[in-house]
Amino acid sequence: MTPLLELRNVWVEYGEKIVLERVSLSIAERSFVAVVGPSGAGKSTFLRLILGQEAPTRGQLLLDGVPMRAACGPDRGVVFQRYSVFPHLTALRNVMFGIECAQAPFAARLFGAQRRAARDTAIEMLTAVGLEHSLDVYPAQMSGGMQQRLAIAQALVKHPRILLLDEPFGALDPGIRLDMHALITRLWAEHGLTIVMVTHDIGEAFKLGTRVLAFDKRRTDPHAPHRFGAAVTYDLPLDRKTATPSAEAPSAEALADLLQKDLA
Ligand SMILES: Nc1ncnc2c1ncn2[C@@H]1O[C@H](COP(=O)(O)OP(=O)(O)OP(=O)(O)O)[C@@H](O)[C@H]1O
Repeated sequence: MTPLLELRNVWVEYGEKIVLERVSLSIAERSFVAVVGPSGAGKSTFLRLILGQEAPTRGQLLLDGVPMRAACGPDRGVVFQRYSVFPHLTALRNVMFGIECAQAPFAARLFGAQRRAARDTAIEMLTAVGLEHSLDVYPAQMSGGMQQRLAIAQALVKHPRILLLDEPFGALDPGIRLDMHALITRLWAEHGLTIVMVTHDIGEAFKLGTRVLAFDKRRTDPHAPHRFGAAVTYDLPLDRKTATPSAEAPSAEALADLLQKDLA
């Protein structure tokens, strides 16, 4: 079966500086890939490649087996740790704006029946993320958790196949994070999404992911720190929906411990 996304020997270089080298991997539809690694290892660069915001300097990215265009299409949505939403628009207008941009790319505004339909769809999406009582609230009046719910609604309303999450819960309190974990797991299943999520929290990676990728440098040159780029150093499939822990296979907790020690 053709993977949804494939990277073939991908490199990202800025002049002399090599950020990613020899990254080759496939991502299956409906997987939840959690990406971990030390600061500066190229995790966000990896997301930008998938988003089409950045082109590899060498190698190729394929979407459905076809070379990917270097532009973000509606098949990909993204949520960052902060500032994913427009501060001058209410929750409802934030989500409607996404629909208007998709349906009326030049005017970014719909009228009549189309506008009413967009409003209904936006309300449905805001309800799915638990913001049905905050339609007219501006982001500045919302808690961090509410803002991230809004950012997720805004990304999902365009029905992307791939949802990219860059530290989406990093700034949230632990209790709110747990709520967001439940929310994203539900939306992932209900919408048949493929998720690629960067996180600094290894526990979160193992809890949510069906696969954990660790990026790190395999080689370093103390005299030329940018000479070598990061690559995938661990690629751990975690079939958490179906796997039954066996005596031989290490548990997710044991793997997380191992990775934590290795990345520290
Ligand atoms: N436009 C650019 N020009 C030069 N270097 C860049 C550019 N963009 C990113 N980099 C470098 O690429 C490396 C990887 O950055 P990236 O943000 O992908 O890392 P990261 O793993 O996401 O880090 P963090 O965990 O701290 O967010 C860094 O050394 C960064 O300075």
